Amino acid sequence: MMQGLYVITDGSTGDVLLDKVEQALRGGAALVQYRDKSMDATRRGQEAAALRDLCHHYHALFIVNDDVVLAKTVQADGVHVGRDDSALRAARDYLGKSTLIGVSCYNRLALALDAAAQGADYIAFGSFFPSPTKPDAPRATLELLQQARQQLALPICAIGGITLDNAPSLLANGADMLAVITDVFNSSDIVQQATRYQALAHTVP
Ligand SMILES: Cc1ncc(COP(=O)(O)OP(=O)(O)O)c(N)n1
Ligand SMILES: Cc1ncsc1CCOP(=O)(O)O
Ligand SMILES: [Mg+2]
Repeated sequence: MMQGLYVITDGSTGDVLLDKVEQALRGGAALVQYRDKSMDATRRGQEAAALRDLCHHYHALFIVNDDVVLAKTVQADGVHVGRDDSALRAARDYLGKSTLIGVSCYNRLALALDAAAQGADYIAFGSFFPSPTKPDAPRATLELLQQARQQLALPICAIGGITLDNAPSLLANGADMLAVITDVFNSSDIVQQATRYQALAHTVP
């Protein structure tokens, strides 16, 4: 379901990666994105297949970042693409209609309207706050989120420097999903941190 906590892997590998993700899933993460920028295709393939199985055990959606070939190979539930990745139309042609495609739209509503018209399944905006992972990301505003909510029928994902303190402002302004790396995976208790995010996401009126 495209609602609630959407964790994105933090570059951890092997058993550490799987253990961290399982903790987030035990805490109720609704979506997991495998985001690994290395060139190690063998390891990435093994990890993606293992994460897919783990997500499905916890009834969560498994999304692959950037790589449409890997997404198709491991039969991921979806792929997430940005401006440096496969274009939405090419990804749809390659993956078909049954695979979810999320599109980064940064701080640009026009990009989102175009992606929606081209058949995206969800839209992501951000960074909303300074991101430890991507400090140079363009900055999106809550006003943009409000406008997007009014003009888009698709699920909207917020990303960038999200914490438990600022997450309510995103939910109150229309975010359906909260995409988080650092504030979940750097936590000393990932299960508890994920649980807190899920509780937040299910309390906003
Ligand atoms: C849910 C979500 N939103 C945005 C991004 C960023 O995608 P992109 O701009 O392609 O940058 P990279 O993450 O690929 O470095 C994302 N991955 N997930
Ligand atoms: C991939 C990406 N795109 C915009 S911000 C971001 C990273 C989000 O990570 P964090 O939750 O650590 O700020
Ligand atoms: Mg990308």
